[in-house]
Amino acid sequence: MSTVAGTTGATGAGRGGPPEDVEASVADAPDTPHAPDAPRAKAPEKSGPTPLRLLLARVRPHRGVLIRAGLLSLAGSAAGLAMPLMAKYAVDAFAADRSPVAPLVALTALVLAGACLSAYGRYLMARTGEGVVLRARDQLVGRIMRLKVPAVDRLTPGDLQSRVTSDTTLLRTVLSSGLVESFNSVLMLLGTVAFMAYMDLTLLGVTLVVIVGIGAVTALLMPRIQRAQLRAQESVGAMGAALDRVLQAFRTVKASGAEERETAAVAEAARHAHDRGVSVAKWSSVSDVTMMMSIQLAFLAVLGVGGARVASGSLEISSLIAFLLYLFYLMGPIGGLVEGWTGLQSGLAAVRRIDEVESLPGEPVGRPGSVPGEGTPLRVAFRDVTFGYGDERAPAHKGVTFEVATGGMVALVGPSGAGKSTVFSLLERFYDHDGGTITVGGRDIRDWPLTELRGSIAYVEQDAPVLAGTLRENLLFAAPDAPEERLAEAVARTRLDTLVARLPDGLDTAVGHRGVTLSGGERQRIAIARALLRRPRLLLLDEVTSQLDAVNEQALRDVILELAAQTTVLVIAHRLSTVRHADRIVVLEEGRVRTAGTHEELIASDDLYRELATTQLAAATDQPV
Ligand SMILES: Nc1ncnc2c1ncn2[C@@H]1O[C@H](COP(=O)(O)OP(=O)(O)OP(=O)(O)O)[C@@H](O)[C@H]1O
Repeated sequence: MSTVAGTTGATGAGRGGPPEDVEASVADAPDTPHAPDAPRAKAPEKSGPTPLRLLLARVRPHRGVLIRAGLLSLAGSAAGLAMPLMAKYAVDAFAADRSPVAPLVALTALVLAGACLSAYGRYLMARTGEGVVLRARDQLVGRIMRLKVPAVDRLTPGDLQSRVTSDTTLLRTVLSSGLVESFNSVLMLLGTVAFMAYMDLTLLGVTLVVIVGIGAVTALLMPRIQRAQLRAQESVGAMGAALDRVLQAFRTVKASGAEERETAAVAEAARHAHDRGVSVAKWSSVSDVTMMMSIQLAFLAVLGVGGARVASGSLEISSLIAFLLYLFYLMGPIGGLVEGWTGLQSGLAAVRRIDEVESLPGEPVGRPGSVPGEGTPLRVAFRDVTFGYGDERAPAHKGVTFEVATGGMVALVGPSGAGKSTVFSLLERFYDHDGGTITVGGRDIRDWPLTELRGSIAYVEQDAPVLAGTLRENLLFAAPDAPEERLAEAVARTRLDTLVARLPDGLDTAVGHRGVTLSGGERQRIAIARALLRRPRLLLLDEVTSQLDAVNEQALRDVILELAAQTTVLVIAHRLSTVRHADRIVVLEEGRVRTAGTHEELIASDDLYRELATTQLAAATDQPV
């Protein structure tokens, strides 16, 4: 039987110290997938590695294949590098009345070989890029699943989605057009300059003066492009968040006639994304065109100086032609460098946004060790527990003390905002209490391995969500290995068999999003069946107020009473029938336990309880007190 000792803001041996168990974090290891329960170091304070180091850490595991891909496309480009030289030989052959066939055949062979090598190199690079994206997504999703609840409370789902989808895609761009392209471009640039030097040093000097001068101007634009890129990615995230807000409350938006306002809000976010995208385009176009212009100016300068040198006989015409061809060839590596640089900026912005999520605090994994009393019902004790969701002026728990012995049913009641649901959130360790002690099964909650703790508890939320999938998947969600007989038994006990019979594919019918829509009562019964299949040692039940009809309510009450004979049930009661059947009732008020006792005792002794019983609880069931 259950006993509850409630005191008003009681004292007790509190343990207000900081949590001592280990937290999961990946900020320090961007290329290491998370072992679900491996203890990890705390996330560093904000002086972590730079985005470039983070990016290189992601690329490092692929460096072998990237070097191969880079060398192949470099070989392809280098084949092209020999073409102006071949052209010179062809012109010389014409001038000397020799046959130009040999240089022309060599030229064609070079073009073909270069194209094949480049194509294979590009394919390798693109494939590696996809690998990096996949790895980043795996890590990020794994990380999100293990984030602390308060960290997720502060994030917007749409923005989070854009980090997983579009920001990770940008990593691929940075790999191919950023790192490899830049590296190849530098080598090609050096190669071209070497050939140009071989042709004529004076013309090379003229070319470099023009290009380096204009290049310096372009370099000044780079920080602007970097900032614009980051803002553009942030605004895409904000647009996702705005759209997500509508989709999360789609019916409410329609019922409130707020379609136009919400459309305008999403459109405003889209406009922002557009404006910032245009800003990136503006600065990128300026830098691209400036660099291209430098080639054209260099061409004119070389034509002028080179023409004069040909006229004076100090330069062969074929050398001038070859030099001009190299000059245009220079466009490739210079364009590659500019593109590589802008690609790198978007990649760095993406890495920064991905890292922001990865360095959020991970859930505590708890201490490894044995679990108290395998399989038996768990007792629970709160001693002087204090907890706030962040606002220090209004803590949700101001010193909550109560005990629940093993087995039986204990009801939590109290006015709205008294802190009832917070009791459940602390027991599930969605949040860590600030002070006092919570023990489950006689063991400090912080000393439980988190997986074992949650594995021992079943939590039925008041507005239990149905996940998109089949009814069977939903029922087996918390106990995927439960055998078919137990599934059938849980379905029958929660009176879901009539629903199953009605559905076109029975248990295998799709429910939730893009499937059959279920009523609130059906969702609640699915949640209870899910809890039954989990065979919990502690059942946390946030009772619904009006979702169940009288027949189902009676049936479910019987199921819960049967369960209470085998396990510990802690219920946030909204119905008079529930508190009547509870072994003890704990009355919470403004973050403290006001009193505790049986229904009859509390009716006789406590004004607040009497008022709750006659108003809130009776209203939910229409029962006389
Ligand atoms: N995730 C949260 N972030 C910030 N504050 C919260 C959060 N959840 C609850 N609170 C606040 O904590 C206090 C206690 O909330 P709690 O949900 O525990 O009350 P409750 O007794 O279950 O109320 P109700 O019966 O209305 O569900 C309230 O002031 C509430 O606004």
